[in-house]
Amino acid sequence: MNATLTPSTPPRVEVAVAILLRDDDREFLLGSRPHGKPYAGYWEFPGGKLEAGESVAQALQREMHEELGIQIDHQHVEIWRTTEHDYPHAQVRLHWCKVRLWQGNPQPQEGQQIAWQSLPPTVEPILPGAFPVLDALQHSTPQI
Ligand SMILES: Nc1nc2c([nH]c(=O)n2[C@H]2C[C@H](O)[C@@H](COP(=O)(O)OP(=O)(O)OP(=O)(O)O)O2)c(=O)[nH]1
Repeated sequence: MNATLTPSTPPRVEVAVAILLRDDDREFLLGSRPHGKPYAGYWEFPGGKLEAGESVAQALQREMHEELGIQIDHQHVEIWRTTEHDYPHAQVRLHWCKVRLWQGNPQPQEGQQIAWQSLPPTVEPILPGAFPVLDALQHSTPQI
């Protein structure tokens, strides 16, 4: 078979994503995607791909330490919902986790920008895979 004529299916990836909440859930943290990644410069919730053998909570704890330098206790990871989004580079399944308590002050560890946001977010552009959860947050937090 000629590989150049065969449409390739993008890989499916599992992603752990953190909705870090403060100020009675009125604010959440977004970060910009570092250079060199697909959609570099787009804003997203912090997180990343699960590594082999990792649970969602374990991946989240590792990513938060790598990206933001914070520590999260397992018991403070609230697995909230799962969404899917198909990009040209990957079919992603996003495992969204709410986190309200952590140790340390989030600081960019990978040259990214970070911003505490409320609804509607003012940073742009935002990664399309995050839109459904921004909508859901809008509807689940009447105080905003
Ligand atoms: N972190 C995060 N990823 C998101 C969001 N929305 C969304 O569609 N994604 C997608 C983009 C990517 O395809 C995937 C995350 O993978 P990634 O490449 O950023 O993960 P990673 O940090 O483990 O990257 P690497 O090890 O390959 O450098 O999930 C979001 O709000 N936050």
